[in-house]
Amino acid sequence: MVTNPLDYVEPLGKAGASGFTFHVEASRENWRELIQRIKSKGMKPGVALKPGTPIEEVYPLIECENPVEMVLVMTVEPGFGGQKFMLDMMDKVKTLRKKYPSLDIEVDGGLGPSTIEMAASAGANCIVAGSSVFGAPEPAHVISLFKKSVEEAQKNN
Ligand SMILES: O=C(CO)[C@@H](O)[C@H](O)COP(=O)(O)O
Repeated sequence: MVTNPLDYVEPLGKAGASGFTFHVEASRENWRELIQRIKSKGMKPGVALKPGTPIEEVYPLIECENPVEMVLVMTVEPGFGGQKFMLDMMDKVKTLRKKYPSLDIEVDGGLGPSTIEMAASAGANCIVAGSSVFGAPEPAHVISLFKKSVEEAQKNN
């Protein structure tokens, strides 16, 4: 998380990033400008929210004329890897999936073989994972499991 995301749009665009996700907590005053700038640099805009931030805060960014294309529900406090998955964040994911059936919904923090089903069945379709992949004897196996869980959950919804 950065406190001044606008400062990073230009350099990340130049570096070739395909997406740019900013925290709603850091952009309450300027999210419209941020989305517009991110898109103007050819990147996909996303908004992230911390565990303590109510989901309603991101609705205006999804329902405006020039909306974000992805919402990242943090399932740990931002800061570092290896934290415990916060199951109670799945209510946010379920609420978003019900309200926006085709929205990309990402989860980040504590995702691994023992938590992926909970996230996928709640409606998450983009998975960020650190320790469970990089600490696995076969990282590709864990990534395949994530993909399979998301695909299965999508079939059942
Ligand atoms: O950057 C963050 C948290 O700030 C996350 O991306 C975590 O780093 C994910 O790591 P794991 O929980 O998967 O280890």
